[in-house]
Amino acid sequence: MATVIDGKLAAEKVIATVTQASAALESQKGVRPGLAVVIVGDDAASHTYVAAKSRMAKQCGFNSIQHSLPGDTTQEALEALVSDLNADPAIHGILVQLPLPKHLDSERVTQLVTSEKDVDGLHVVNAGKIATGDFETGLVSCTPAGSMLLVKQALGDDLSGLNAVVIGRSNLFGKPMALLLLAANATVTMAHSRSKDLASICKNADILVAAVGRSEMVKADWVKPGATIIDVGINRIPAPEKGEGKTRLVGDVAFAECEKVAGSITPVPGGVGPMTIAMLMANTVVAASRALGVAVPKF
Ligand SMILES: NC(=O)C1=CN([C@@H]2O[C@H](COP(=O)(O)OP(=O)(O)OC[C@H]3O[C@@H](n4cnc5c(N)ncnc54)[C@H](OP(=O)(O)O)[C@@H]3O)[C@@H](O)[C@H]2O)C=CC1
Ligand SMILES: Nc1nc(=O)c2c([nH]1)NC[C@@H]1CN(c3ccc(C(=O)N[C@@H](CCC(=O)O)C(=O)O)cc3)C=[N+]21
Repeated sequence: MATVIDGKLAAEKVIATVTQASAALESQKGVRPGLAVVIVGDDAASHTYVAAKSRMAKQCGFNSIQHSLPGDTTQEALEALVSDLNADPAIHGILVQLPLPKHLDSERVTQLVTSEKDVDGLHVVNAGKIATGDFETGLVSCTPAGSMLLVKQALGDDLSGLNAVVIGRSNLFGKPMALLLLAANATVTMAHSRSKDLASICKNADILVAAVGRSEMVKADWVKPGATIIDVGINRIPAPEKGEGKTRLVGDVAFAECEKVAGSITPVPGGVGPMTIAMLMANTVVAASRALGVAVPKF
């Protein structure tokens, strides 16, 4: 039976460091880290995540500001808000919740966020820094950064000799995750919707990371015995057993069967999700520390 990796506990440790660093900033500089979260439209799941982020930011002692814009917001209005936040010295981190409504150009908005405040790590400058091996001066996308902490907790800092497979190649997760694994000396394969025979690609993985968005796609017979599995997927599916119209969260990995084969595995919920929020706080306190010229905490 696999060890279940406790993402909530790992996230609490990150949050403890963030809270300390935030308090130190306030006592040394009289400034609280400022995080602005922008959400457009009324997608229920997005509002749940954003509320959780704002709650955690307050718990860390941040100045937490949420901008909720209506679903028919124009590109110009959204860009004007981001430009204001870029220029606001009280704001150290800006996150524009994705996906945006279809009529908006999310790439333009993402690239408008100044790279120093890009706590999502999506600006080309930050994406380029991790691609070229600079892990010191930029900001790393929260979910890969958090997933990497969980991998290192299970396997140590050096992944030499280990095969890693990442399913999914998004800019938000798959690509940066593959680069972080590569930097830790793993031999990395990136799989995606055009990959052939995913099962046999995965069977070779000492570290298997799934970020697809398909409920319980990874089956036990895809898993190498003893592998470390990181399940990034967040899928809400009907749960009639909980009552009419109820839902539950599942990952991209069939947990119950894979748990019997893997060496360690993250659950959903309680795995990568809490780490994402914790690393958003970490990135914000890092950005604030840089902006104010104080020592930057390590995570
Ligand atoms: N826990 C957390 O904190 C977070 C969770 N997530 C979750 O992770 C999942 C992925 O998110 P994200 O990366 O943003 O999603 P995207 O939709 O941007 O990317 C999905 C990736 O999966 C690939 N894919 C789709 N279908 C298949 C298939 N049948 N076989 C193999 N690969 C496939 C796609 O391939 P192709 O490129 O060829 O289309 C694509 O690269 C979602 O469930 C999301 O909710 C995301 C961010 C944070
Ligand atoms: N610009 C941007 N950055 C993101 O990082 C981003 C985004 N947009 N859009 C959506 C995805 C998804 N995401 C999650 C964050 C936390 C949980 C999380 O805390 N999950 C809990 C459960 C939450 C619940 O019960 O619904 C858990 O897994 O334990 C999940 C998913 C961030 N994303």
